[in-house]
Parts: sequence; structure tokens; C-alpha cells
Amino acid sequence: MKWTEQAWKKIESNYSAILDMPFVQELANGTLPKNKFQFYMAQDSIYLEHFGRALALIGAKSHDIGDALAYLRFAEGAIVVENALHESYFQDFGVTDKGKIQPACHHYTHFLKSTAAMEPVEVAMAATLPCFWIYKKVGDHIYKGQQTFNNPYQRWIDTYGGEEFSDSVQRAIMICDLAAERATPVTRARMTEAFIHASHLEYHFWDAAYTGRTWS
Ligand SMILES: Cc1ncc(CN)c(N)n1
Repeated sequence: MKWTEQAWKKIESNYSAILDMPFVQELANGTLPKNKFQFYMAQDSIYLEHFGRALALIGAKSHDIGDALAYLRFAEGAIVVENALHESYFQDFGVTDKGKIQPACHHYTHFLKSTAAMEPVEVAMAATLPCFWIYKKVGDHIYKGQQTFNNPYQRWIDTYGGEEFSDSVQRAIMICDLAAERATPVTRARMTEAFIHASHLEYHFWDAAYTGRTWS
């Protein structure tokens, strides 16, 4: 069995919990209160910048030049393409200030950046995989089950349920599988640990947006 298949099995229950979250359910049916989405978008915009930097660092540390290019392109995708979605929502909602980084975003971005800086590149690749894969699965899940017309969050759903994002996700999965095949058992185990850890941080990111968790 491929490493990604084994790793996904380990986060299956966390993924189900994510699908059951009020944030995700209300995003899907369009009833998510605007202030919760605004909090999420502002924090996510900050997240994407740090995520992009972590991806660029992984690109720089990649052994294979093809992987390096892929991660540099992922970085560009996060900073330019995904962030354009956020900018469009900021305009719609009249948001001019993203505010400060809050605890869930701080924890997640620092986990990604320290893993990218301090761990073997394979572990860092695994740490960033849930950011691709969980969003793809959630986007697809919402897209397929959609019954709401004029959902104010349609652009979000279309971005993560769309083909462009899907291509990046498939590529990231392939690269991680190849890296895991070539890695030692110890590194592979650390890859799995980082993957699980990041999947929990995905849950907490949405939870913090729903509950409005801040430093004070
Ligand atoms: C927190 C988070 N995780 C993942 C993604 C999708 N790149 C995102 N936009 N935000």
C-alpha cells in the first residue's frame, strides 16, 4: 500500500470530524455567518503567506529538480492564486485590515515553517500535504452535495473543488509517495506523524474561525 493511502487511513476519523464541523456544514449550505467567514478569510490570508514561504523552502531543499519546481509553483499558487480568492472576498465584504495573527493560525504556520526549516525535506512535504489534500476532499464533498443556489461562499467551493487545485493535489500526493518509498523507516514514520499533526491543525483552524478564538 502506498504511503499516502496508509497515512490517509490514520486521519480518516479526523477528516470525518472536519466534515461534521458547523463551519464546513454552514459553508456548504451558505448559512455560515458573515463575521465567522471574515475571521477565517483574514486568518487564512495570513496563513497562505506563511504556507507559501514554507513551500518555497521545501522547493529549495528538494533533492530532485522536478520536485523543487513543483514546490516553487505550489508556493506561487498559494500566494498568488489562492490569495486572489481572499482579496475578492475582502472587497465584497469591505475588509481593509486582516488584523493580527491569532493562536490557531500562529500554531499552524509555525509548525509548517519550523518543520520545513528543521526536518528532512520528506517530513516537510508530508506536513504540507493535508493543506492540499483535506481542502481538495472538503471542496469535492461540498461540491458534490450542493443543493444551495446563490451560496455566498460559492467561489471558495469552486476554487477547492476545481480542476486547477486538483492537479496540484495529485502532484503533491505523487511526490510524497515517491519520497516515502526512498526514505528510511524512521523518516517515513516521522512523515506520518507530521501528516497527522497537520490534519489536527486543519481542524483547529476551522474551529477557531467558528468560535472566534483570539489571544485574549
Ligand atoms: C488553513 C488552510 N489549510 C489549507 C489551505 C489550502 N491551501 C488553506 N487555504 N488554508
